[in-house]
Amino acid sequence: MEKIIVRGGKKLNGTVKIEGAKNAVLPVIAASLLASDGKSIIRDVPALADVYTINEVLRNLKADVVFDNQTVTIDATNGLSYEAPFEYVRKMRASVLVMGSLLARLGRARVALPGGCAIGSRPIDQHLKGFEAMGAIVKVGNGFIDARVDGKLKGAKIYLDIPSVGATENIMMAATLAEGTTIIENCAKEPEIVDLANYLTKMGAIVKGAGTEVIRIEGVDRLYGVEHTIIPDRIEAGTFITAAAITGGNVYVKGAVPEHISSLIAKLEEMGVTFIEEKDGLRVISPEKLKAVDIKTMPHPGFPTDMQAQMMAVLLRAHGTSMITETVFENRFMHAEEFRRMNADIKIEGRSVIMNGPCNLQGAEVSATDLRAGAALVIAGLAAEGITKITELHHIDRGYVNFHGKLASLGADIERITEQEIPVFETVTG
Ligand SMILES: CC(=O)N[C@H]1[C@@H](OP(=O)(O)OP(=O)(O)OC[C@H]2O[C@@H](n3ccc(=O)[nH]c3=O)[C@H](O)[C@@H]2O)O[C@H](CO)[C@@H](O)[C@@H]1O
Ligand SMILES: C=C(OP(=O)(O)O)C(=O)O
Repeated sequence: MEKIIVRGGKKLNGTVKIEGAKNAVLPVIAASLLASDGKSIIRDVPALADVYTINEVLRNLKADVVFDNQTVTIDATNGLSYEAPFEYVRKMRASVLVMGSLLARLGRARVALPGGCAIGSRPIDQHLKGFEAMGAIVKVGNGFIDARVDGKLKGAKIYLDIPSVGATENIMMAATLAEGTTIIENCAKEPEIVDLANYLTKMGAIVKGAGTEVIRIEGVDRLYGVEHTIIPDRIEAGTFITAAAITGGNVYVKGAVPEHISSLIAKLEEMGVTFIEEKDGLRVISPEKLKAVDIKTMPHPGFPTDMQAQMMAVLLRAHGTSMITETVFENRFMHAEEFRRMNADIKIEGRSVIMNGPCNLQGAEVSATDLRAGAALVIAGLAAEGITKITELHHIDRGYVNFHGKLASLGADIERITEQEIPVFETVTG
């Protein structure tokens, strides 16, 4: 079994370079299915498990996909098929993002129904509501969502009940080739939405308002393959910022875009961390003593849920009582139980977690329950006494390239090993 082994107590120092954003590249690759003319060339693509999965989804749909040297080249001009099977959707929920493009391009999409996951039930009703408003007939059965439209999708006015990132992206993609105008109200405003809009615009789409609460899309007849460079990963940047903060370190996070992480910067400044904007990134200088703060996760520009677990690790070391309230996902506190195994004074009350710090974190064997939980346990390990062993690394590999290696280059005492599993025998008595 693979494990990350951390020996806590080292201050991080040096420079870390941020990769292209996982949550931007997945919809951009899905949007490449819209190009009926020419190749799409996507640069600064991180070598993540999720990227390999979405590439496999596209290959399964009969697109030609080459991933080499941080560049994905896609030719989706001919012979596309419309079905994404369960084996991909099970590995990665974001596979449902191919639905909008397939519906717009082929008039049909059949995608396995994603199940729940460790952080919540994560329905996709808002995606489907959008497709239906645009004239698609959507049927759910036998574990699949089957959406069809006779002729072209029609532009519509769609109000999202929740500013869902995935629904906004899926509807944006569907609307690019629809007849007429689509208006998405109460849409998501994340930087990844803006990156997708920029990509679609380069492809020939007419998209206005990305980054605000209302996006307006005028349908066009066809879209073209273009070149695009993915924005830096604000969650990877935030993760290294929290790693620097918990160790009292001084780290230059190359590629961090301060406007993409302003809520995180604001909360860490309240805790006593100093930030200096430099040429291509952000320097983080952490004090010896951190102050407790309260945090509530919200859709962008609020505090990102994808940074909640990592911030929880840091708050365990802050002086005083802190509270984190999770409003985006209903069940994203699995890491809290693992932190308890590391001697954290932590209490879960409904959608909030209360921590009394500073906790004397102790190394323990813990398990990554989801992607950010895994990163947070590694971060807690950096500040714990003794050895922390983290298992279930496939979660971490979904979203971080060489996580342990980058931390080691900053001075952390960390390695990734394959440990022989000790067989457990049943004791036969009587
Ligand atoms: C690949 C990707 O970009 N993933 C990100 C994306 O996920 P994802 O796009 O899945 O997240 P959403 O913004 O859609 O989900 C936000 C909330 O809305 C709910 N919901 C969503 C859609 C829907 O049709 N009905 C519904 O009820 C979800 O269950 C969740 O409680 O945004 C999340 C919220 O910032 C991030 O944590 C994920 O890292
Ligand atoms: C929850 C996340 O991703 P996904 O939506 O792909 O599960 C994440 O990136 O933290």
